[in-house]
Amino acid sequence: MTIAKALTIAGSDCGGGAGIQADLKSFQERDVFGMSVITVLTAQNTLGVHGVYPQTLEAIGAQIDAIFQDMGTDAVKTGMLFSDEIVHLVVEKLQQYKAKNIVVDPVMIAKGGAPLLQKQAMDTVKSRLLPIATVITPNLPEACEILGLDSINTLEEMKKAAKALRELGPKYVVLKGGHLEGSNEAVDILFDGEEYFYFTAKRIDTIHTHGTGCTFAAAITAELAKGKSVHEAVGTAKQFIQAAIEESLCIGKGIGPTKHSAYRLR
Ligand SMILES: Nc1ncnc2c1ncn2[C@@H]1O[C@H](COP(=O)(O)OP(=O)(O)OP(=O)(O)O)[C@@H](O)[C@H]1O
Ligand SMILES: Cc1ncc(COP(=O)(O)O)c(N)n1
Repeated sequence: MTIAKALTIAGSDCGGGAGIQADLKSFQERDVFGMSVITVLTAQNTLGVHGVYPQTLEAIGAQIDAIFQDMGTDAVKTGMLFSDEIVHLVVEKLQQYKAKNIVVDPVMIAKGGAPLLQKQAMDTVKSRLLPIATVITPNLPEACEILGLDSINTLEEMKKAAKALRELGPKYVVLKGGHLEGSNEAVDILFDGEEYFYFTAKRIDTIHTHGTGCTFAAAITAELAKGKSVHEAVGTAKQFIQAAIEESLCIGKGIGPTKHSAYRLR
């Protein structure tokens, strides 16, 4: 029996809504064998990030080696990488093992405002990580940070930003519009260097969106692992995250997680 394999290289969210935990749940939901490399442990719940504990470079490198020297993977997602040294290491290892279908979610700030990427790492993300990506999935604040923009406020500005992001080297850009204000739709734009594709869904009025970015990028990764095209993968991931947010969970006292099983159970 064979199964597609996907690897996530990201931070652990002990609260289960984002990071490694969201990724593995999403891989499982999409019938892909999930594997993980933990870069950082976070002490985190729906109220915020209470502690960040980076793993040693030795531990991170050994986890990546263990996976690539034996099992290999059909697609890989990166999430919270936190420090400059970790970004460097991950890029080197992905190049060494000629990893394919690399989905980079350039995680920078948690919903509650906690920094998940140190300022010094930003240049390395731009110059080393984005160029090796098949797909990048920034949200609007992340796109602004990468491009040095004050804000992105309209679909036209999103298109321009997607084009500028693609010039940094990734094959495909998925610019997520979850943060676009004043719209009753959540519109994500896919740019492949030639055409823009819009993935639109009704904006759901909920605060329980912890881990939406991780879940969406993990669903894209799972579909790429199964051999789907980027367009198909983004389409499925959009439906997956929409269902997960529609049935999002009021667990904890703050910003609750989404329901990863919602799409499958429909
Ligand atoms: N309220 C909402 N209703 C419907 N879709 C949403 C909503 N918020 C976000 N989305 C969708 O969820 C996906 C993730 O987008 P978002 O912009 O929230 O990512 P993010 O900010 O990176 O998430 P995270 O906060 O987990 O890092 C996108 O497809 C986006 O359009
Ligand atoms: C380990 C980890 N990775 C990513 C996120 C971003 O998710 P969110 O912005 O929804 O908190 C997070 N909070 N924690």
